[in-house]
Amino acid sequence: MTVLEQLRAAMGQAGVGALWVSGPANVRAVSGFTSGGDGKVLVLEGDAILYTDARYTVQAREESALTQVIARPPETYQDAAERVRGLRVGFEAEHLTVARLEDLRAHWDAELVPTRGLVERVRLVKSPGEVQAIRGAQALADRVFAEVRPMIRAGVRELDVALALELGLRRAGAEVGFDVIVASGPRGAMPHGVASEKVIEDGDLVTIDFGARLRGYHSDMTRTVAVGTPSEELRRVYNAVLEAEEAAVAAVRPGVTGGDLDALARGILERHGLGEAFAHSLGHGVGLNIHEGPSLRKGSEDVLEPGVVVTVEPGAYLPGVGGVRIEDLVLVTETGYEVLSRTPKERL
Ligand SMILES: CSCC[C@H](N)C(=O)N1CCC[C@H]1C(=O)N[C@@H](C)C(=O)O
Repeated sequence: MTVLEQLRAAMGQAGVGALWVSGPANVRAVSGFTSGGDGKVLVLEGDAILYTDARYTVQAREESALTQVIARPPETYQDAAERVRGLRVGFEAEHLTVARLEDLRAHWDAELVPTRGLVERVRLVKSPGEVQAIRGAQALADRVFAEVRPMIRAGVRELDVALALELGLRRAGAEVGFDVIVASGPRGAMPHGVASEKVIEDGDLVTIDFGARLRGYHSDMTRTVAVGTPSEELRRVYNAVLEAEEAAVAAVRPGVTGGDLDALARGILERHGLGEAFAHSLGHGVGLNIHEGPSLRKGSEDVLEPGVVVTVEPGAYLPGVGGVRIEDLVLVTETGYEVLSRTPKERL
């Protein structure tokens, strides 16, 4: 089934005859139009209309096969008003501001119904082309990491490591997927410790979490590397996180839930006395957004299916001491899993 066919089935289940799609990644998934600048899609039973403004006329024509209306609000809403009169129209509660909802209410003689995750659910399972894009983004990131790895040593600023990674990604034709995390020594206790002016020191563990965006699709990988000889305590933490990560990756297969995988990794860290130190979820889906479904968090009932791409990224964070995170990007296959991130992990 095409994305639109799947979406119309979901709309039927949600009891709406039309859907106003406003989340940029969802607009792209439904229409093919890649600009996050100005794009909305009105999905109806027999048609789907892409609305954008005149800055994007040529781009929209090149990228999207949908019916196109070039307009800016309020003309956009006036055009759509004719099409939605008397219908129950879903809007994306997670992607529409209150102000824009008021605009729709002011222009439309229709019942507006909040929906959640309709397009996101269609996006969970990646097509072969999407998997190819994610695979390509990760392969490129692996190559860039190999180039930059030798400069991760004492005396170098975190910022310079991040800059080298960003430059490598850009030179290779990708975009930087998200702010590069380089967290060394005690800064490693910050799961989202974006690179700072701190100079890497002998004995530091350095957590590097970065990703490429290629043709709109993301990669995501974390490695923690040792500079010099880290303390006995840090090596113990590293090996515990590695054990949890490898066990969780090995358990990936169709039918398992995100909650099962989180519990497996968390249980191992708890046995090492690091349950409290694991301050976030085990992982998340990756695609047009860096964070998307399914969720690999405590209690998640999201079921993994072939074609889903997820991260597995347990961590342990000890304030004042440091931290460790190890993350792989994993494709769920018919029989189990394939690890897309190929950068070797340190053995400490
Ligand atoms: C700002 S993008 C960060 C990418 C990174 N690989 C990542 O997803 N991280 C880093 C540590 C935790 C994890 C995260 O942000 N997880 C989210 C989904 C959570 O709420 O746990």
